[in-house]
Amino acid sequence: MGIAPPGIAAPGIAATANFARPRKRARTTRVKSPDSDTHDTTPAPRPPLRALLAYARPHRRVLALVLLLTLGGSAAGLAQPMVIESAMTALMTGGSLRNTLLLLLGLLVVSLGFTWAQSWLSERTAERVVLHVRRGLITRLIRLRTAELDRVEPGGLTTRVTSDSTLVQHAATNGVIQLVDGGVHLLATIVLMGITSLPLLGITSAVLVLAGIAVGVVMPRIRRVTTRSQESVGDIGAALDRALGAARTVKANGGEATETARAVAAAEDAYRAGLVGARYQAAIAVITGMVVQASFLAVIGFGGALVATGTLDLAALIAFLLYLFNLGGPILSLVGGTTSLQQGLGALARIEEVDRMETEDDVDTVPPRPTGPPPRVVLDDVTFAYRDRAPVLEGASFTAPAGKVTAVIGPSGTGKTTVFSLLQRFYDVDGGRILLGDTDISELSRAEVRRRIAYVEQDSPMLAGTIRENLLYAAPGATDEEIADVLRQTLLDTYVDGLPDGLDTNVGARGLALSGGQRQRLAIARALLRRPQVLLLDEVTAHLDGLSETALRQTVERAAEHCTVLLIAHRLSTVTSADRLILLEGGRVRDHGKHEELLDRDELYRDLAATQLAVSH
Ligand SMILES: Nc1ncnc2c1ncn2[C@@H]1O[C@H](COP(=O)(O)OP(=O)(O)OP(=O)(O)O)[C@@H](O)[C@H]1O
Repeated sequence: MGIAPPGIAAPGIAATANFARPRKRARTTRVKSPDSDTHDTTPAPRPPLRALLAYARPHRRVLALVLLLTLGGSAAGLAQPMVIESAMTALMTGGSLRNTLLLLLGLLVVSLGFTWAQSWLSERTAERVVLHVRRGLITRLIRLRTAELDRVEPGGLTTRVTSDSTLVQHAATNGVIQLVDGGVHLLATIVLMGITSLPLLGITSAVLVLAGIAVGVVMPRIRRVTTRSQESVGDIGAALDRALGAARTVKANGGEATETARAVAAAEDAYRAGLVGARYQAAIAVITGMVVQASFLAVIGFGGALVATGTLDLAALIAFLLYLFNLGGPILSLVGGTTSLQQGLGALARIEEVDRMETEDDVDTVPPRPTGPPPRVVLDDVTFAYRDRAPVLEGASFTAPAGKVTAVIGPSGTGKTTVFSLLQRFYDVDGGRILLGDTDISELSRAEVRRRIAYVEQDSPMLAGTIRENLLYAAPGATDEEIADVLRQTLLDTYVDGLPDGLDTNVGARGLALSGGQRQRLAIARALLRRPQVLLLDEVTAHLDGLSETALRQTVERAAEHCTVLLIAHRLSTVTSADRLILLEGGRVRDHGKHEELLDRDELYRDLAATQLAVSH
């Protein structure tokens, strides 16, 4: 989907985002999905200028009006030397100046009125364009596939929404208008100069052509520098995101200097790119200034000689000089427009990168609450590798029986969390299949899969808002009784009742800080409130004390009456009571059975039980 331009909407996103309703079919290309064996439809890269103009296209009527107003303002400005020429002639021949002065005043008022209207309209359109771009980017970024998120820094993505979109905004509106206005104004001025005196125009044109060549050489460099600068700004964001996100670890490890150096290095890179850009801008300013000055001197010298020989009258020379001074405006417009266009194209290339990233386009439906008995979960000969990595799973097969508790265990790094990620369809399997009951989950939309299978990750972050909002996040229709029930199940009821604001206590960024165990239990309560058919618990007992763990085990056992539970645990106490243990090793299922059976027959399990699993036994 194109972020802003119409017609490039990915299915599923445009429907919810309420923007970029496709008018035309986008050019698309079939791209191999990096994390699946399916194919996705993503937009083919477009020529940059066309892509940029696509952002302006929905506003073409207003932009056309802005252009007319700009040209009107320019025409009023252009008429002034002519009026002054006739005033000079009138003065020299003893005529009245009254009408001429009134005309000049009228032209001034018209020109100011046009300037106001075009400025307001173009700024308003620019704001609309940037909102459009940002809305599209946000919609897309939040739906990026996990595999895409794995390979990019979040900071680099956010600058696309913040600063890159602003550059595109300027380029697509003001930049385009400045260019057209500058071009037309320049042409009109040249024509009028030609009418006033062809020989003087000849001299001026030579200087103009030289300046044009110089500017043409500098412009593409500005674009490259802008791209580099924006990338560095993205790196600053990424470095800060990482440092602030792991602030405690940074502080505890005395990492302030390292993190500062990293972010400052990116800031310095942006500075260096900015300096190069400033040098180019200064060069352009000098070239522009030189054009006017050099032409002025040439015209004064040559024009003076023509007046002296009587070939040109003085009023025409003065009018020509006024045109010459007027030339600065359109040249600056052209230069400003081109600079803005080059910067916009640089930023656009970064925005379009997001366009080419794959999104999950099947998450915007709200599937009904699953009904029926809990299903079994089957991994059938599953193979999976992360992008550019060796396979993590190679022919893994197991069955988690319906309505039972199954623990997935194995040495660190064997792919336990990966199995859960595949069950959530964060990634799709490369080979084999995963069944929910008898249904292959690749046949279900991701929304449906995630509706049926709830997932509590290792370190569940609290989302912004109150305890109630956190609980209702995925089950907005749940009743107060249902909330009270899940709080009881997760042993949070007494704690929440004891808070002055109870369920309405803020636990977001500036709210009450919950302990790791409380966060974990709240996350489980949130998952249970959805009444899922399958519950995935990844190391949820890691933060719990013995007492809470025992109670949570009961919670899990009770949950298993309504759903199939799969858990990853490093504590023996958590896994011994599981109905089935799946022992992963080397990308395959090495063994499965009950705790006693595995203890009896499997050496690796005995080792694990004696070392890793026994830690808290
Ligand atoms: N997003 C990712 N991109 C690339 N490689 C990954 C990614 N996530 C995990 N891996 C790699 O896949 C392998 C399995 O990781 P996984 O987290 O599934 O193991 P695990 O058994 O859950 O480990 P642990 O018990 O330590 O939590 C590891 O080698 C890990 O480095």
